[in-house]
Amino acid sequence: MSFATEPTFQHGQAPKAASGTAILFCNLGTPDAPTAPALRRYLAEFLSDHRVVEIPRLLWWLILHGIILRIRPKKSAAKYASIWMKEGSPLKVWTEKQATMLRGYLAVRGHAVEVRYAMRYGNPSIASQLDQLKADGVTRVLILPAYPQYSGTTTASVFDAVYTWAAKVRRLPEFRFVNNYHDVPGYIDALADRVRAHWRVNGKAEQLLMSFHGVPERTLKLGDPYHCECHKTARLLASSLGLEKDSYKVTFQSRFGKAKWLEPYTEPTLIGMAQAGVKSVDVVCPGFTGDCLETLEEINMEARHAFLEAGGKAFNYIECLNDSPVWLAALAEFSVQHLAGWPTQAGANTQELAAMRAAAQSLGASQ
Ligand SMILES: C=CC1=C(C)c2cc3[nH]c(cc4nc(cc5[nH]c(cc1n2)c(C)c5CCC(=O)O)C(CCC(=O)O)=C4C)c(C)c3C=C
Ligand SMILES: [Fe+2]
Ligand SMILES: [Fe+2]
Repeated sequence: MSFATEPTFQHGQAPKAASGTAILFCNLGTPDAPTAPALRRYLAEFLSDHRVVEIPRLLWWLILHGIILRIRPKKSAAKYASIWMKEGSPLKVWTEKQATMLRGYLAVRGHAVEVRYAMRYGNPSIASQLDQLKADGVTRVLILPAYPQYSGTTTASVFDAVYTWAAKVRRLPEFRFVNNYHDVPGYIDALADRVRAHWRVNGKAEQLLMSFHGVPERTLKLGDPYHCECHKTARLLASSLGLEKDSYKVTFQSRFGKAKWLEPYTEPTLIGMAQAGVKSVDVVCPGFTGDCLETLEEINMEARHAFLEAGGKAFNYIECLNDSPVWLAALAEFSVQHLAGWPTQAGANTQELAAMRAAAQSLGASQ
């Protein structure tokens, strides 16, 4: 294997992040447009990942290209079209805003750290953002997945993309990787704040349902900690909200394929609750840090419809953390802990720090 000639960081040239330290905030990815061709490209990349679908390659290639990529893109495009924002896909809009706000909250704390976002599938890719950071003179990168709960299917796949990029690079930046933050107090507080804010305006429903993205059940048996981490998040959130065991439920959504996934499933649980006489439910999706197809369409449209059809009277969806100041402040605090020992000061470049502070303040960040 040979390494490409790389642009070198010239002496005397100031790196863009004055400290030379950066955070790459990595999310799953989303199609570029709510159209069948864009969905086909996105799903082909996503579903070809061995971390996501663990069945023998040749068999899966035939199923993926022979069946799934012929049917699913059109159906999924229609779903995306129903939630698309004027700025683009909600997942991308929120991820980009979170990266900008994180940079601002770090600046408010005196840390001149560049923050970029990347997508595991689609654009901007992890490789393209790492290329850009390197070209900008960054020499230390904290890889921060947008997933609070670790799963081989998501978190480890982000790390794979970093390793794949690194395998082709001669002069590597120093890397650190965040595995999870499912039980970090700031994350739990931010979730609790979201739920309480909802209760203040709308009152409290009979039940709180916490719906997490599912994964195949066999991943749990093979040692993936995702299921346990989701339950720990749920337990901590319930305790922070002062909820008794019988007033909340934990479920798993977004089943893909025919295999058994983590149970109980979200939609059948909601139907069962309505049939058992539960009239009102609050639904929160703690594993998604930003609203996306799986929350806005699958939960707030499909699951809502199923609950009301089955006899429920009030379905209240609680939005994801998105641009919650409590959340971004907590993420900044948590990131600072992971950056410990790395230079994060702008040094002589106080002008940049002042500009970052001003940007943060215009976004509503406080000291
Ligand atoms: C939050 C963590 C997520 C885990 C764990 C996860 C596992 C997982 N997902 C699929 C299949 C699909 N997921 C899709 C969308 C999607 N998934 C997550 C998050 C997790 N997935 C998010 C945030 C999104 C939304 C993306 C967006 O653009 O808004 C989709 C695509 C949509 C569709 O066509 O239905 C698929 C497919 C598997 C197989 C899996 C674990 C094995
Ligand atoms: Fe998914
Ligand atoms: Fe879905």
